[in-house]
Amino acid sequence: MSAEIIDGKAFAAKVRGQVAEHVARIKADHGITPGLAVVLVGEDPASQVYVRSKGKQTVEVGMNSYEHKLDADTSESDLLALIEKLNDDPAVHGILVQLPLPDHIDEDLVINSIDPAKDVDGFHISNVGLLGTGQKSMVPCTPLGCLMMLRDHHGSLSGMDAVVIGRSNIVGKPMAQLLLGDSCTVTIAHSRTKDLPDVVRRADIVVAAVGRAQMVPGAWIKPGATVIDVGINRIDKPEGGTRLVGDVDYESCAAVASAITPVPGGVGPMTIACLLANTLTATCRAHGLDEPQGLTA
Ligand SMILES: NC(=O)C1=CN([C@@H]2O[C@H](COP(=O)(O)OP(=O)(O)OC[C@H]3O[C@@H](n4cnc5c(N)ncnc54)[C@H](OP(=O)(O)O)[C@@H]3O)[C@@H](O)[C@H]2O)C=CC1
Ligand SMILES: Nc1nc(=O)c2c([nH]1)NC[C@@H]1CN(c3ccc(C(=O)N[C@@H](CCC(=O)O)C(=O)O)cc3)C=[N+]21
Repeated sequence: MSAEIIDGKAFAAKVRGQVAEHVARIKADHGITPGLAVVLVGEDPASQVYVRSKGKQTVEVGMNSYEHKLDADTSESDLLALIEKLNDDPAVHGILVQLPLPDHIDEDLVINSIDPAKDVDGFHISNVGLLGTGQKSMVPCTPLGCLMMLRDHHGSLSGMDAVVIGRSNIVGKPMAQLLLGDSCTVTIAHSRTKDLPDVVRRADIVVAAVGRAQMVPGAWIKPGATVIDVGINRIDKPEGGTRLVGDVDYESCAAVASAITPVPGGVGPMTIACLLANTLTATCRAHGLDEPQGLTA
């Protein structure tokens, strides 16, 4: 079998089109322009690329983008003061603080200082709690993008066996919550999991969010399963230079899976599209307007 490739790049373009349409409508009808503030502390090159591409796409869908670049040695209190200012700014509907933060800054403290209504990453404890109890919340962008692709591919996910590899607060845990919400039987695997190959082999849906290049071989995949590869890993090419690969070994997994997301061009573009969708959702909620359909969990 050769797997169908789930085209995250094309799917993301479609989502951005829907967002742009809705943004144009609320601008015309209500004179409201959604605004997204992105805060970057330090000069990590990968983060800079990512923040730049978010800013560009934000403007392309008709929203205002506010970028705040702070020095790596910015104090925690200065960062908290900026967030307070953004919380109070009515032109800002979404706030994203790029992670990871430098070691001298308490990440939890910073995330939990964001107004939960503007927390478009869905990382604030109150959004985490709302998601965990099945209430309306802001849903983390990467897991939301994965869920959209899975729903689009399968229709209903009810009763399917899903394995999420990785238990981070930003990907693994919220991904598991969303799959549970769609009535999958969910297993969360991590670095202490006994016999990972055996656990993965039971899954109809495998979501790999580990951060280890090409860790999951096709031999672990149940024939016909759907593989969602969240990993973004840069590896050296034999001929020199580098390339991006995921957490699964694409060639061997694609040979046994029925569907698979590529890296690049899979989960990554969907993450940014969902960030824009969340910013639109936050704007609509802030102004009591109808929320976009199909762009939330
Ligand atoms: N495409 C996108 O939009 C995004 C991609 N990413 C990418 O996704 C990947 C994961 O990110 P993130 O969740 O932040 O990473 P973290 O490092 O926070 O978490 C990694 C998880 O993988 C688990 N793990 C590590 N080694 C193994 C192993 N050998 N077997 C099983 N589980 C293991 C860890 O287990 P334990 O808890 O026991 O340590 C941990 O739970 C990275 O490649 C990252 O770049 C992240 C965010 C967005
Ligand atoms: N507060 C916060 N929220 C995040 O959502 C967040 C974060 N911090 N820190 C870093 C991770 C990582 N992340 C990615 C998003 C898109 C791509 C993406 O679009 N990737 C392209 C390739 C890009 C390239 O070529 O480098 C692709 O997969 O096709 C990658 C990685 C979001 N993260």
